Amino acid sequence: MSLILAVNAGSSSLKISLFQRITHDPAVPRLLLTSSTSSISSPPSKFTFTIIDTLGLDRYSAGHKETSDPNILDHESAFRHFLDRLAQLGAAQHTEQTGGAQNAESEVKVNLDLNEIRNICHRVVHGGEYVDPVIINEETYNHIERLSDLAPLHNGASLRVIRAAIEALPGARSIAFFDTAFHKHLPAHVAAYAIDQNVARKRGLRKYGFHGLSYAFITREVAQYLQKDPSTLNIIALHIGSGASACAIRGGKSIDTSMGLTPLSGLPGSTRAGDVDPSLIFHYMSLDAPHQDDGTIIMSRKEGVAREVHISEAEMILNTQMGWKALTGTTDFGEIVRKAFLPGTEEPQDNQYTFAFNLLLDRILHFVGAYHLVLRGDVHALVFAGGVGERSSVVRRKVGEAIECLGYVGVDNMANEGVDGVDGDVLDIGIQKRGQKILVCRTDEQRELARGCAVVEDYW
Ligand SMILES: Nc1ncnc2c1ncn2[C@@H]1O[C@H](COP(=O)(O)OP(=O)(O)O)[C@@H](O)[C@H]1O
Ligand SMILES: CC(=O)OP(=O)(O)O
Ligand SMILES: [Mg+2]
Repeated sequence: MSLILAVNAGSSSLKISLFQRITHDPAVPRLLLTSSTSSISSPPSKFTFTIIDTLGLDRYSAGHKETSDPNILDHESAFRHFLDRLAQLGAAQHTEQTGGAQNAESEVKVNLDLNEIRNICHRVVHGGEYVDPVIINEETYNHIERLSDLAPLHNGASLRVIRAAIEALPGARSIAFFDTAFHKHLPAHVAAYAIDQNVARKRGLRKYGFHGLSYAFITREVAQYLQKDPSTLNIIALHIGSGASACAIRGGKSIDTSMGLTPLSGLPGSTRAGDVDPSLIFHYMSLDAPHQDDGTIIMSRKEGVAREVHISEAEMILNTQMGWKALTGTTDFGEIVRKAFLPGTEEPQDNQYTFAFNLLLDRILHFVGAYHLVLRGDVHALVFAGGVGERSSVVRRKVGEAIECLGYVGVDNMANEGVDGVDGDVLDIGIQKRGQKILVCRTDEQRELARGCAVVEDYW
């Protein structure tokens, strides 16, 4: 059956997975291979290409993994690089099969021809008023483009990848799935800012929320893990990656989340400030007002503000020059954790890495605390996800220690340290296996896209 390409343009990465729909389980597409280009925004980027399922090839067994650093510069070049690798693999398969070398173990035949890709599903971060997936055409493309200013690190990059996909695979249908869709049930007073609501309505100025494909995946997987119907699941989910957010989920629906009109607010990210006093940016930028030789600012602060601040420049600075990068010089939170503590201990150092770590921890705890109240204490699990949430045992342990005052019994050190070595979509790292749980979910937005694609393919 047909192939589905699922494409996730994150702020620092491009993650792509290839799936096949199979006759006996069409609702759950089968993962064939996956690829990730990380650190796109802070080169050199790292490209990986991993074959998950047996593809009928002698030369490439399941699990075959490649890494290279081909000097990928942006999401579009990362996408083209992926397609080149896929085409090479298809060519190798063609040669081997015509040579009679087809792998007998392959239980479902896969024809890795790029022309077999019928649907290309793109994660698009900001959908505005769009809540259902849409096929890309001139109208929907323009709609997404108009929203680019509201997701400056994302929508533009997604559109460039979408264009490249249409060019390279003209026979495939491009479909956009929106991060914002999961938050469509936010109560009106939660989604509103305390501003004139006539202006708010006219200009669409409200909280939209993001990481929705991830939260949809987490909700389904955690519900299954806890043997609950998703419509009865109450969790607090933390998606902490280059962009970081928190979400209060009641009855399987988002009832509050930390990102807002844009993916800038809430938790700090690798290059994003997160919540700041909205006035801060004017004062931050007025430092750039002209100076005399002795350092005194020529203009008064007010004049400096009037002259210096442009929306696009302010947004660019808040989105690309703040966060961990501004605090430590690196966007790699793994490095921050390594340098924040004495090696092999939990002894904090007295440096900018410890400072950045403590700052993020503080902001996470603010949302975790608040969302317990939002859910009136009825929380089945606190769930860690995203690049940092899934990989940093120290972040999880520190949060785990802090929330003992809320009735959690803490993080099990063995389970927490052992996460990387254990398979599974959801892992329990709490000491107590009953009551409120502390979980890690290996979120997979591409799988969510593929699942969504199967649904719309049958519906449309
Ligand atoms: N071992 C680790 N410990 C802490 N953070 C990590 C580790 N490995 C990767 N990260 C962080 O995960 C982030 C990437 O997360 P991810 O969710 O993949 O990002 P994206 O927002 O691009 O989707 C990077 O900023 C990186 O610093
Ligand atoms: C919404 C968002 O910030 O996404 P990501 O973390 O993938 O950049
Ligand atoms: Mg991401």
